[in-house]
Amino acid sequence: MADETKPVVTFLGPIASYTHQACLETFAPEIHTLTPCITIEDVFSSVQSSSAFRGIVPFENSTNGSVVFTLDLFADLAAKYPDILVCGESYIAVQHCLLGHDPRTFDISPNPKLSGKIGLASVIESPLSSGAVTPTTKDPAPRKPRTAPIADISHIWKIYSHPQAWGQCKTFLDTYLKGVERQDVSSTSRAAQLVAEDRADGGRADGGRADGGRTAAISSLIAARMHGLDVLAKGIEDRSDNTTRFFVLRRATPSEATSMDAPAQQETQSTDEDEKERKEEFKTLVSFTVDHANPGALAHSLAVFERYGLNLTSINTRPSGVENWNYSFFVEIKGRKMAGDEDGDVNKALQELGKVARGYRWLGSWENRLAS
Ligand SMILES: O=C(O)C(=O)C[C@]1(C(=O)O)C=C[C@@H](O)C=C1
Repeated sequence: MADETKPVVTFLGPIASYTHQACLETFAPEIHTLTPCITIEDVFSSVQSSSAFRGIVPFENSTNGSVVFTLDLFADLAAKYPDILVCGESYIAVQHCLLGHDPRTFDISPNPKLSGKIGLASVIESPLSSGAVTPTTKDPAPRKPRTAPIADISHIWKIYSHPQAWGQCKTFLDTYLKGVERQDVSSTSRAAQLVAEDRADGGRADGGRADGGRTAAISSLIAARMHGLDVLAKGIEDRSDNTTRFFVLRRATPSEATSMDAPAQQETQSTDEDEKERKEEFKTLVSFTVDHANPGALAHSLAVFERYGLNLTSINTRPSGVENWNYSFFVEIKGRKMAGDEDGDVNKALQELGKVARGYRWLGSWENRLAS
């Protein structure tokens, strides 16, 4: 039973997802009720409805870029999440594994697409000697995977994972599992859960069903332990520094919801020196749209941030949803929005942005976890 006295924090689950790890890094489980959600949208919805005090969602990965589902929820075309603000961030080093059933433990027949090409003997060899990364005219300098499978994977017919993971493990997948069907699921831990349900022995005492045990998941080591899965390969991401950034969401206070100029955190008047320091220590997310018929509209909007010495740390675009080939822009800057209409460079820049952009929305200010 959940302890109703503890604030609820929702995250993209099921448990053992990377988002769960980010949640544990940020919120002590002793004093919070950590609640898994099935989708990123469920996390937004729980914070918007105040059924959760905070929510955690993935925002971007260092190898594969933005999590478009999250950006689209911030773009909020259906006006379902008008009060969602970012109030924190968390960085998690992501080491992906290929999880499944080791065919030595169950007798699983090979996938004809893979068998003969990469049975146990050859997978443990260098991919160079197996011909998997042989240069061709089309690809004269193919990338080598950072790791090789540690078990036979030739019985795999289908791989489950979150769409973000495919792009993070491209070289391994292209080398060892080319042509194997991939199925997107809501998170990496959901992928592990599905593979755990696909028992090679089908749960039967007589040896099981013919097609069981042929699926695999790209997921974490923690998920392997939780679901009793075999680790068929470890560290399959393309880059050793693979990192995902997560956002902590909160609901705007009533005054913030009615006024674009309300504070992210209470602040008093400050000196120029204080302001500079805050710029390094905080970040702010803003979305805006521009008049696409107006040449230089985007340049004019971005120039506002330059005028106030606000360094851009990321920029993203998504379709505006209003008209084809029109975009919403998401800009992250160093600095924070402060109390009062006039106070601080972020406030001033936002007021000017309001004059040059077609529309804008402040999406929160939070502590920069990369500040030294
Ligand atoms: O949290 C998880 O396990 C997820 O599946 C989400 C997610 C993401 O969307 O970026 C999180 C971390 C990894 O980058 C891959 C997937």
